Amino acid sequence: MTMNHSRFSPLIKPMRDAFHGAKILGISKRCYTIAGGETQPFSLIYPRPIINSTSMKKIPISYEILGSGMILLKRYISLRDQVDIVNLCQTWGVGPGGFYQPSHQNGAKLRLQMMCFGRNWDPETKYNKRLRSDGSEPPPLPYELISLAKTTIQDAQAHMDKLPSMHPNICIVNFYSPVYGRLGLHQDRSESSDSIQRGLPVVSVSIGDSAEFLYGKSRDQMKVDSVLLESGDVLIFGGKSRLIYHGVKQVFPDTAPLQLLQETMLRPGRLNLTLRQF
Ligand SMILES: O=C(O)CCC(=O)C(=O)O
Ligand SMILES: [Fe+2]
Repeated sequence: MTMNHSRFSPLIKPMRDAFHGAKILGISKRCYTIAGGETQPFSLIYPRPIINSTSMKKIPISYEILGSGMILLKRYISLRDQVDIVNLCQTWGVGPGGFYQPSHQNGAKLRLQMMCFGRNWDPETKYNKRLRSDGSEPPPLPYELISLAKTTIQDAQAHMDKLPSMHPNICIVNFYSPVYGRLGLHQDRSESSDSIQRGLPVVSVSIGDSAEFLYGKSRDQMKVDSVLLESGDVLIFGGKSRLIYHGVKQVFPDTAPLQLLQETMLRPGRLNLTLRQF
């Protein structure tokens, strides 16, 4: 198999590239890059950070507490920020270290496309291999996403106790096609034992088509709860819920906001980013 076969075709339809001069010149990646921390590279223009405009305007956040340390912030990410996040993932996702379809240890393919920021994770080697099997390295975690996760946690902490703060340094990005895409029940437990023991939250951002998300204290399908995750929603699970079993049962076609599709040319499906502290 050549590398082209395993490469994810762009999230955004190719004709959009005609309008992305910076990307074609190969400079847009440098504008987004942060080297291992929070120092930004020199830029002639001020980068517009991804910050949640809802919280800036102090419009009350609509939220649902799903358990101890588990909260769903509804429609939290503005459409403009959703567009920026899609473009960010598109920029990095089509290059080396970008989207691919990983396999389980038994060879079965996961029903999603994945890429990682900050540190490589795959179902076989977890976080243990610096390079992917195709030799690529994960791109650095963009500072816009670090800042987004931190602001989100602060907003969530205003509504619930027992949610620790965290400094994200890794992110797994999944893309699910409608109908076919799914993710079986699992725990996110490959991060460092320190991160897990302290219950440092996972911040999960959903963009595009809506999904039925399952969560529960055991892997038993009969005992899990279900919640709808829509475009712009942020789900946080930390504290006592850090090791909750969770998965994506189904992605509903044609449920993404029309304006998001018009502004990004996002292909049908659902983009999910889970920010974590290793
Ligand atoms: O897509 C989602 O909502 C969940 C993703 C997830 O659980 C993971 O990447 O570990
Ligand atoms: Fe997960």
